[in-house]
Amino acid sequence: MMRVGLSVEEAIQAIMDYVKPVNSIEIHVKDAFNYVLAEDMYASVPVPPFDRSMMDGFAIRAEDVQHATPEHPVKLRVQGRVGAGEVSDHILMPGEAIRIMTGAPIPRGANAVARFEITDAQHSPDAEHIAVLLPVREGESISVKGEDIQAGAKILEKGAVIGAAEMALLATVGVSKVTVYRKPIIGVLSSGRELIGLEHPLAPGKIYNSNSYMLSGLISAWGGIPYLLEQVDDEVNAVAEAIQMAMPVVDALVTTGGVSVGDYDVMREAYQQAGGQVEFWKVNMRPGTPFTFATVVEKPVFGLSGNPAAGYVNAVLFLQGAIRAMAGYSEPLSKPLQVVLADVPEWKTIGMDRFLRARIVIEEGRAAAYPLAYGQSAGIMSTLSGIQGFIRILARTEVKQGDLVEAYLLEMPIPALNNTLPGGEQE
Ligand SMILES: Nc1nc2c(c(=O)[nH]1)N[C@H]1C(S)=C(S)[C@@H](COP(=O)(O)OP(=O)(O)OC[C@H]3O[C@@H](n4cnc5c(N)ncnc54)[C@H](O)[C@@H]3O)O[C@H]1N2
Ligand code: MOO
Repeated sequence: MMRVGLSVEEAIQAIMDYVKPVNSIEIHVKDAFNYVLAEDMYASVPVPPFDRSMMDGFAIRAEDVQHATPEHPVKLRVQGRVGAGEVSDHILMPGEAIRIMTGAPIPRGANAVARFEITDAQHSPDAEHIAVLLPVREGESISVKGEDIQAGAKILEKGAVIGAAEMALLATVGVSKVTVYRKPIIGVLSSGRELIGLEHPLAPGKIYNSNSYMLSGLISAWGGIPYLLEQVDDEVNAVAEAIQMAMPVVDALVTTGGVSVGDYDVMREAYQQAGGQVEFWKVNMRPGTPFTFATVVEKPVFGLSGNPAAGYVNAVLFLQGAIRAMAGYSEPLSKPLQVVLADVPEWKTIGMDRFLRARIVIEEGRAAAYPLAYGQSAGIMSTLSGIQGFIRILARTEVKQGDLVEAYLLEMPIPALNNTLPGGEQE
């Protein structure tokens, strides 16, 4: 049974209840950026794998130099040299030192490193004797085996997103192949007989299809692989056929347009004709009211408003979390940020939650939102560029300057420059 008129939260819940992670694959760490781990990862080796020097200097016995002073330095006999990647086979005896470089294993018998600066030998690499001018404590300038990561320790959890630090972490314990979730393939189908492709000149009554490209970017940003389908006329059979063709190769489908109440708003019927069912229609939000969620061959189908800005807000609220859940994120939903309303928007309160495009800046140590004073209409797309997110004004709620509101971020708030406060320029 199709539900009609959900709250934003109910809609998110219904979608998140439905979506599941896709299957996993094994890939090389070098290709793993932005993938999500499908298993917990453990260290099979300690890091560092041996006690090593953190300084260039001399491996010594701390007890030998405990009374060293610049006036009464302690003289030690140099027994060779060890660089990073080498191993000294000399066992250090009292009164001895081994020249050692950063990263080299500590020779047996040594328990500290005296860096060159506290010796007289920095510039005499072949000196047979050196003088140590200051005492060192036991363990000084030594990084001990397993100090960073112990063998057997869990280094990353299933559901973790692999970024640069995680790639390094996997590599440092010698992992070359990781099991990650495949990136979900998200089909994009724009509908409407007014749409023309970018390779054609404009014709009367026609517009360029921009939604497909907007979604291509959003899907990539959220960890999916966009699969752009040929746009279709808003005619039930044509749309249903396109959906049936697409479903076997995608993990989910996003359509745009055709979800309102016009004569050509055929999406709901087309989903059903393609063998699917509509789970819900209409969300208590503007823009993007006619958002529709359906399932076809047990895969999620997101019916976004055709109006570019309405579709964008629909995607941020409903598609983002779903793609992340399919991509295996352990926390797919990003919580909205509480921001201070720095400028009161001139909008009548309505019976729906309103999502307004806003510049969001850091000023006086807090995130402040400046809703755009122009270009908030659902059909205006140019103002989607350059904003940091959408703020939410709840239904039937008056807001005033200084109130806290929710912000759905597209990018990090920008630091405000005193002389170029956003929101100042208006049309
Ligand atoms: N009588 C009513 N009419 C409308 C209502 C309503 O409640 N009663 N709701 C309005 C609202 S709100 C919205 S939002 C739109 C949603 O309509 P659809 O989602 O069915 O979208 P379309 O009608 O197909 O297109 C709307 C608009 O967007 C343009 N469009 C569509 N696809 C693309 C694309 N791929 N790239 C760029 N632009 C696109 C399309 O040409 C239209 O101008 O319905 C209102 N009507
Ligand atoms: O709900 Mo329509 O969402 O854009 O104006």
